[in-house]
Amino acid sequence: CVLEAVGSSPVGFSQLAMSSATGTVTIHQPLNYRAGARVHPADGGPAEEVYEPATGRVICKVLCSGEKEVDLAVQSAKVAFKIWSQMSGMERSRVLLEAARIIREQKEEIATMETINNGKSIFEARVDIDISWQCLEYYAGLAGSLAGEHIQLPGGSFGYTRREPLGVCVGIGAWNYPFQIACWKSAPALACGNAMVFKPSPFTPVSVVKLAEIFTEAGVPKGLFNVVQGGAATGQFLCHHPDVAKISFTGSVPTGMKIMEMAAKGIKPVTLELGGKSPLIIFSDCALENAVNGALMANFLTQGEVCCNGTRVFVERKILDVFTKEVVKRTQKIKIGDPLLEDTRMGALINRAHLDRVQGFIKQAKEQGAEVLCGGDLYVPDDPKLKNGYYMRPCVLGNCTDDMTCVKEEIFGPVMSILPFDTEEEAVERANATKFGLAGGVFTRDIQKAHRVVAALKAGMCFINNYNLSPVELPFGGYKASGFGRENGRAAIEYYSQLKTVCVEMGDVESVF
Ligand SMILES: NC(=O)C1=CN([C@@H]2O[C@H](COP(=O)(O)OP(=O)(O)OC[C@H]3O[C@@H](n4cnc5c(N)ncnc54)[C@H](O)[C@@H]3O)[C@@H](O)[C@H]2O)C=CC1
Ligand SMILES: C[N+](C)(C)CCCC(=O)O
Repeated sequence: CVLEAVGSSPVGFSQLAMSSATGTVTIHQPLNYRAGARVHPADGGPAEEVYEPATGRVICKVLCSGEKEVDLAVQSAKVAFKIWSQMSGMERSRVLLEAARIIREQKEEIATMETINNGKSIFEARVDIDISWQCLEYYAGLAGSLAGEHIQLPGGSFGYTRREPLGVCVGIGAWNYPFQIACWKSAPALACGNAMVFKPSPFTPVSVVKLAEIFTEAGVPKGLFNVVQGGAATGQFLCHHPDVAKISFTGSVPTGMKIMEMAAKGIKPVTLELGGKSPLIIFSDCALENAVNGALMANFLTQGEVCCNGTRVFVERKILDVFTKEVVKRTQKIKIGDPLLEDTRMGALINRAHLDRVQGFIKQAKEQGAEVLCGGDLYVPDDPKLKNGYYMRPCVLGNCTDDMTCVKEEIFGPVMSILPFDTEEEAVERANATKFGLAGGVFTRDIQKAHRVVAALKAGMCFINNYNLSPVELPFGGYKASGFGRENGRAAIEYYSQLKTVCVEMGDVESVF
């Protein structure tokens, strides 16, 4: 059995949604996945405890993969790559569509597992799983039409280009969207004909193994998608492996730098999806209710643990008071608590250390002169089983200035900073005064101003009159220290394939010698 509900009879993954409640699930099956099966790693370091953020309980121990297990996973991917890369795009498309169908069918179980391991509300986890199968569907649709060009040359000669896969790609993920990140990387990779070895964050090792099982069930060759578990050491073995052709990374800026250094040694292409401190600019001519909703969407999804969050909310001074009052009122109404309950909208942060870190930012903000307009304190639910969970009340900070740490650094928690501005020019300049460049947003009814402002924002993902939507058809990725390369949309194909040019002579060779 995959999972065992403590105190009742063992249940399989597919029964999870029906039988599980917060505080009941323990996982016993191996979490490494190689050559089409769950395996215990061939070698490895110590077992790491994995928590349920809602309760602080240990749900399982994950065995970290060592160098040997990483190598076995890469070798297994190489074998599968030989088969998969020879299949036509349409054949690959059918398998990916089947995987998307299975995810849709098992949505409730996967979302439940994601909630238990990550702490986000079940309401949001369901949306994540929807975006995940949509991503597979989207790239299944593209797989059949991946093609090169035919170019005429003098004398009937010609050239053509072939879009070829790279080989074994590595995906390394963060803990905030475990299943979705794995889909955003594997869907374009597999559509292009690559194989993948994926390493999730050691905090959220569980759901991605389910994705591996689904790919196998859908009919990918055994070994096409493997999972290795562990932290930095396992990640390094992957990045240094000579048979790895590409690394796609989602995580923090400091780790992103290390990934790039390691990739440089092997001349491996990288995609880096890193952190952010994105601006959201609210003009006085906006539709106020939409702007308030947008600011909440920009800050409080997944307990604020979202890389593209618009955490610097610039508000035109004329509407500062009315906007702030409304945002605070709405923030105070957010239902915090057991993430598996239907009406919960904010669950628990990922772990104790991260909760402490977010609390530290709020303390420092107060010391630097910011005013806590609401929240920011720990939240202790009434339900006794949740007492050791990692909850806090979402926080709105007023009286902020651009030089404060809470305005400059990525907090990765439910903390919104409100900053007044007077002119468009000033707002754009201050919005861009950051090392990051992942996302940005603007709320206004003036369409020329909206397009002018987003054109001036130095950020890869911009929103007009909404925030934090993620249609898989749209490319996503950063400028500046937020990384490079793109996930989603047609653009991602560029990052998982390479172009071969073939020059064909139809006449005789005229030698110059
Ligand atoms: N731009 C984006 O799409 C996203 C960015 N992030 C960023 O990620 C951060 C939070 O995620 P964390 O998991 O704490 O980031 P992290 O950088 O600590 O870890 C990310 C992943 O890298 C692995 N890793 C750590 N050190 C490594 C090394 N030396 N070599 C290879 N792999 C290594 C980790 O085990 C994990 O799987 C935030 O800063 C956030 O902004 C998070 C989600 C999305
Ligand atoms: C899904 N969305 C847009 C809320 C966040 C995606 C980026 C991330 O992984 O943090």
